[in-house]
Amino acid sequence: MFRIAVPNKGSLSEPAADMLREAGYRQRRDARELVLADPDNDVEFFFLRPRDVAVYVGSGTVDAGITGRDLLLDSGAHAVEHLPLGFARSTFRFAAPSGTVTEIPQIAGLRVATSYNLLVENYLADRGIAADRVVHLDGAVESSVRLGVADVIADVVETGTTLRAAGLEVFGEPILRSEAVLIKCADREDPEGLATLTRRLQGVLTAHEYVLMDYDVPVDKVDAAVAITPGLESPTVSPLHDRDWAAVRAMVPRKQTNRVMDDLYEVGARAIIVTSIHASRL
Ligand SMILES: Nc1ncnc2c1ncn2[C@@H]1O[C@H](COP(=O)(O)OP(=O)(O)OP(=O)(O)O)[C@@H](O)[C@H]1O
Ligand SMILES: O=P(O)(O)OC[C@H]1O[C@H](OP(=O)(O)OP(=O)(O)O)[C@H](O)[C@@H]1O
Ligand SMILES: [Mg+2]
Repeated sequence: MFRIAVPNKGSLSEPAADMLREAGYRQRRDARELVLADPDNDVEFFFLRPRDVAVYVGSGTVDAGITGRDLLLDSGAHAVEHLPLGFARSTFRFAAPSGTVTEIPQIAGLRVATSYNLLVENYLADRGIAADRVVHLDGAVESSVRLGVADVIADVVETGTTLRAAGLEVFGEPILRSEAVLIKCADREDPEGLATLTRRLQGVLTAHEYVLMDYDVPVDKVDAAVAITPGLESPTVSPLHDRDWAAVRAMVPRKQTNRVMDDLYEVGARAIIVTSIHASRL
């Protein structure tokens, strides 16, 4: 059975379970379940602490896992990113009380609090910046400056609400842009079953990212319309009963839906209909 490690709590847990469910896998009903077999798909899920997922995958005891890019890099585990999954997007950034520290080199000699020590230590070492020390905290890192254990912090920032509430301000470029990722062992041949899991997850991503667009267009305008909706490979063009018109079907990036409909209308397309994609396999 193909073994997949899934975060059991935190920001990654629910969206990961939702995505796997949408990809046709069984998911647990009770948040205390640690293991779940899905014999129909020949896979087994292990619900593990988000930080531990990369450790298990790196050791080769499970075949693949879902974790955050930041957690993967901080783990130092022998695991690599296989497929970005598009949820739990965040940046990992330095921050300090407003106006105190404004550039990354100024961290030299200061105390940095973080839950991601390895990530921060590697980043500073790569730039030859010697902090006084990197203080490890498990969470609520934003409070560390006010409470006097650090001068700056390095933490996950999404909306910036938590930072602002603590009177902190980001400085310097982001250390990392993170999102949930599917990971595998670094130096093992791809295990049997990884290709299927990957295709299924890609199918879910595609279903979210694209819509299906159908429209009718005068035959002499087909080329102009198809240039607006080139589809993934090539759009389907079918004849209509009225020989002067054709029907076109193509996949369109969801975010561009309205602009594309405007452009199509402009070249003469009519009866433009958009439908969501329930599932896909490219
Ligand atoms: N507010 C957020 N927005 C987006 N991603 C986040 C957010 N907070 C944490 N993450 C991401 O979630 C992962 C961290 O997992 P973790 O289990 O620590 O989540 P958490 O929400 O911080 O849970 P916990 O309750 O254990 O603190 C990282 O990949 C991180 O980038
Ligand atoms: O920029 P924001 O939208 O405010 O989100 C970022 C915050 O979310 C996470 O905290 P979490 O709630 O997981 O608490 P933690 O510090 O205990 O991990 C993260 O560690 C940041 O503190
Ligand atoms: Mg957290």
